[in-house]
Amino acid sequence: MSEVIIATKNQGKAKEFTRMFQPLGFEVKTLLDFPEIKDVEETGTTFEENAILKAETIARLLDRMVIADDSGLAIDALEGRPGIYSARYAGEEKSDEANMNKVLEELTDVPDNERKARFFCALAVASPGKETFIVSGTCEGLILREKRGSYGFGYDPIFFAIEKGKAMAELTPEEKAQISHRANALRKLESELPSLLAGAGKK
Ligand SMILES: O=P(O)(O)OP(=O)(O)OP(=O)(O)OC[C@H]1O[C@@H](n2cnc3c(O)ncnc32)[C@H](O)[C@@H]1O
Ligand SMILES: [Mg+2]
Repeated sequence: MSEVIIATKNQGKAKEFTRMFQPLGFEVKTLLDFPEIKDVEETGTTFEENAILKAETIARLLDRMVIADDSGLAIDALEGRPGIYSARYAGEEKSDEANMNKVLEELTDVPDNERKARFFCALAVASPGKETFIVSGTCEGLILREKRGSYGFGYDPIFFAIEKGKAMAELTPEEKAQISHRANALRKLESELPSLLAGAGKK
């Protein structure tokens, strides 16, 4: 089976990519398999810039094709926050619980019809000596008033996925993969994968 490297240290993303790439015939490795590699500093001002930064840095380091995901939650009533700061919204320790609590608190007085939000995912594919390829996907929702469900990761328990009529964390991995920002981005990449992967294997 061909191997694809995803430049992430996020366990939740790693699991989703593993499931999504399996049917395409790829085995996924992530930076969790390379503990010696340090976090890439996310200094970009957009999801796309940060995805490119992560993919290109790790592709150069490993000298092979790498895919990176930069993603997050944009809430209308908070003018798009937490946005690119989603992972660290409540502090550097990157706590999902603390991040969700901060959002719920900030939205306490926001009425039901003003709680629109969307997940965004930028995927960058970088290979040494080749032009980086970038796609993105979104998923529309509403911010709930309390946490629901136990699947997924990050903000999933407070995100009501409109397409499914359930909290994202109430969806099984298969159901989330039908509608998520990450799956929507990956679908745009699928047709390009064979050519991007040509000659991208381990040297
Ligand atoms: O940079 P890497 O190593 O990939 O891991 P990270 O967790 O720091 O990843 P990001 O910088 O892309 O930040 C993404 C954050 O956005 C949130 N997020 C992204 N996708 C999500 C999803 O599918 N469900 C819930 N929350 C999500 C969650 O808080 C993530 O930590
Ligand atoms: Mg990050």
